[in-house]
Amino acid sequence: MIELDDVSLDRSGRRVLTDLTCRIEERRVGIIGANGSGKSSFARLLNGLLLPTQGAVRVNSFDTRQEGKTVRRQVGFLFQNPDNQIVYPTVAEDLAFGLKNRGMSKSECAARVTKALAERGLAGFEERLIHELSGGERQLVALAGILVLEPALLVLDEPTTLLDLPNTRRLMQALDEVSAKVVMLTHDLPLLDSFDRVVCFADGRIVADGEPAEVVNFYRQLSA
Ligand SMILES: Nc1ncnc2c1ncn2[C@@H]1O[C@H](COP(=O)(O)OP(=O)(O)OP(=O)(O)O)[C@@H](O)[C@H]1O
Repeated sequence: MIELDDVSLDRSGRRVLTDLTCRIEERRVGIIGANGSGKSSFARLLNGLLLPTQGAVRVNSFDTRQEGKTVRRQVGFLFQNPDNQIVYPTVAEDLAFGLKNRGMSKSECAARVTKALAERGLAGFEERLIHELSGGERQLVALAGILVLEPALLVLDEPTTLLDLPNTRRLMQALDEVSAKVVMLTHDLPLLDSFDRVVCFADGRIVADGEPAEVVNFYRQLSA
């Protein structure tokens, strides 16, 4: 469960989020809003990448300010640009990195990596060089690298921007299958049709929150 209590956030001295109070318990939650409305800032509060200027953010009861390390282990964060999170030259090395950090044996790491890649339609990609992959393939590798760590919460910042239609479908199917709760930021509104809840931001505030169809409709009117 995600809890925000009276949260405001300043970045470089500018208020970018104002008085956010909400509880999120649903399995699949979409975050929408115009450019600059505060979606990414909100997402970065959820894994402690940004800390609130005022108020508190808790994930599964862990305060991001007091227990940042625990929160980061629970929250997998997929950036819009996979190059922001891929560190190692080969796919297998990159996926194994987080597992090794958790003290897993070499053979178990290898087995988990192979399984995680196969689940994302990337079977046989282990020894591929990341810089030689397409943007969409890199995005799927980045997603596999997060899911292999089995996070309780998955936060995705516009994850489909680099993906073609089949890979977008694959990603959405993955979100359906994973046990992690999902918070996804997107401008691709139809992707949220089957979500449980959608939250709309405008000027750093939550301006609509509820059923996807209603909130998307509200946002379309707001942007008309
Ligand atoms: N490091 C920063 N310093 C100052 N202002 C920032 C910083 N990062 C973001 N902002 C501002 O905060 C506001 C919210 O930005 P944010 O990236 O959260 O919006 P967004 O809804 O994710 O936008 P987009 O849809 O374009 O990705 C914007 O006005 C932006 O210019």
